[in-house]
Amino acid sequence: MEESILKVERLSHRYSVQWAVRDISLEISKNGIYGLLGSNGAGKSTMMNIICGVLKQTEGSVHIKGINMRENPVAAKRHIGFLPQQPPLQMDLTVEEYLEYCSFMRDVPSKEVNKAIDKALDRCGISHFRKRVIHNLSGGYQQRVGIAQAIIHEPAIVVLDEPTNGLDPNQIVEVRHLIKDIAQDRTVILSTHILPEVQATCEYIRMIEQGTLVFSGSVDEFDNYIVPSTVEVSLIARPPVEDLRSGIPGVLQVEELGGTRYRLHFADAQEALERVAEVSATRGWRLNELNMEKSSLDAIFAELSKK
Ligand SMILES: Nc1ncnc2c1ncn2[C@@H]1O[C@H](COP(=O)(O)OP(=O)(O)OP(=O)(O)O)[C@@H](O)[C@H]1O
Repeated sequence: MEESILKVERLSHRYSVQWAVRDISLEISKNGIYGLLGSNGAGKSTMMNIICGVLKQTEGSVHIKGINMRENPVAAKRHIGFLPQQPPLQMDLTVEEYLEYCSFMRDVPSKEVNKAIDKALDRCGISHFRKRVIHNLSGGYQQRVGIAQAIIHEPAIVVLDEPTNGLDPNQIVEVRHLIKDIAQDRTVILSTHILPEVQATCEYIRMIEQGTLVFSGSVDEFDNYIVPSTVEVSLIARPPVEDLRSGIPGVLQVEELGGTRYRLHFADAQEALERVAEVSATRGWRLNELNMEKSSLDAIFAELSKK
């Protein structure tokens, strides 16, 4: 039987009167990148803080490699690295000084500190910046330092809260590469409210909304829920709405969006773009613009709630 890396049982958390997390159970027993997906306020940070032992839950339990986080936090935390939403960087230290401090905080044996720092710097591609004061690094490199501190003690699990937040597109791509690299020999849990972030980086998804777990499965399984079902089209010729509904195979409903723009609802949007383009051409509707609309997290949540 595979050893459980993370086991969360019946976890609930309440801030004064409001429940932020309600009765969540989940288990991870295979390495990989797990996306914790949910809208703003869904309860992701609360979950991550509890898993990392930064916040004490109201009810339920968290086990890291079989160790109860509440009963034995020091031992459990040896197996976990955490990069919170606000990276805990000491801006006036050099990268090396900061990682030395983190090694101390993480109980890395003193004779292994230099090796641990070299390894984390190398892994995160920042060896050449070891003498640089953190304040003088770009956002993307500061995030790399944040990831280096999360892996300095070689934990089995690394938890990253919104790791690409505030980075420019190039930095986002680089940080995603780095996350995939560090996940080769450990479990990474990454929280985000951005669906494409999960699709680009993760293999598995756990989705929470309003404090409860609404989906648990692979990214491929999740994609079955987000097959887009609407197409936005702009036609120069202004055909009657009824012609759009009856003329294009599979259209259930047509919404008029103003001017010559329409939203077409399909039961199954597979090949919808091709169908709209083909019919527009044969009927002389003069296609101006055509877009497949992606489901929002809210729409996916509504869909999942029906299951
Ligand atoms: N310290 C706190 N005191 C009171 N309520 C809080 C506190 N922290 C979070 N909450 C509330 O708990 C709920 C869950 O918040 P949480 O930060 O865990 O969500 P999230 O999914 O991480 O959202 P975001 O993506 O915006 O960070 C929200 O309604 C939030 O307002």
